[in-house]
Amino acid sequence: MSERLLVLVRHGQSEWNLKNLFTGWKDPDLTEQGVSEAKEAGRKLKAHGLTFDVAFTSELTRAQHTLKLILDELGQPGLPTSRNLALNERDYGDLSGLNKDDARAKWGEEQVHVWRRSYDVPPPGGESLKDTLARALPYYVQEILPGVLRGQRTLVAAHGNSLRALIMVLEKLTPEGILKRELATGVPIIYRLKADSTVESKLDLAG
Ligand SMILES: O=C(O)[C@@H](CO)OP(=O)(O)O
Repeated sequence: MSERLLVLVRHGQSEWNLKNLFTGWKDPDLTEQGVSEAKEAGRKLKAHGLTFDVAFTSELTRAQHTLKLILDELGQPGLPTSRNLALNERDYGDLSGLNKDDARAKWGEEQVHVWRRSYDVPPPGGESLKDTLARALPYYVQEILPGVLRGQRTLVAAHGNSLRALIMVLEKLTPEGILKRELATGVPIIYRLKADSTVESKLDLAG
């Protein structure tokens, strides 16, 4: 029986994560720490005996770089990989490039938290998590999931909010449930799915 393996990993720390800037569709690369986190993610996957048949990532450098470093650690540098903007970070609109603390000072802690973590409140000119889900989910259902269900061991390297959108579906979280869900940089989450595409088991490789 095939194992229906799906691993999700948020990219390692980016230059703009370090500077505390809203990033969205802007395209900074990883910091040195981010490079280390990505390599460590690869080592952890290797230590769990995992290799992959296929990988997916976004159109953004930080996710692609993370994937490359993981695949190098796994000894799978040539793995077939699809890149698609459906997996890009949520578009932060007018907040992109702003400092998160400056934004809190200007609009208040609560409003900024709502923009960052709520399900359906978009930041000015940007995408809500619901909007992000509306483009990430069809891609997952049409391009990623069928392979997983056929037994293709699948690695997805993407972003905090595009992955939160997929996790909301996988883990059947409510809009209240997703509000509290944070994703650490460079920490793989290993899902094994049932034949009906629901989650059989989940293992978070934190620590
Ligand atoms: O700035 C961003 O694009 C994201 C991820 O780094 O930030 P947040 O955690 O605030 O959604």
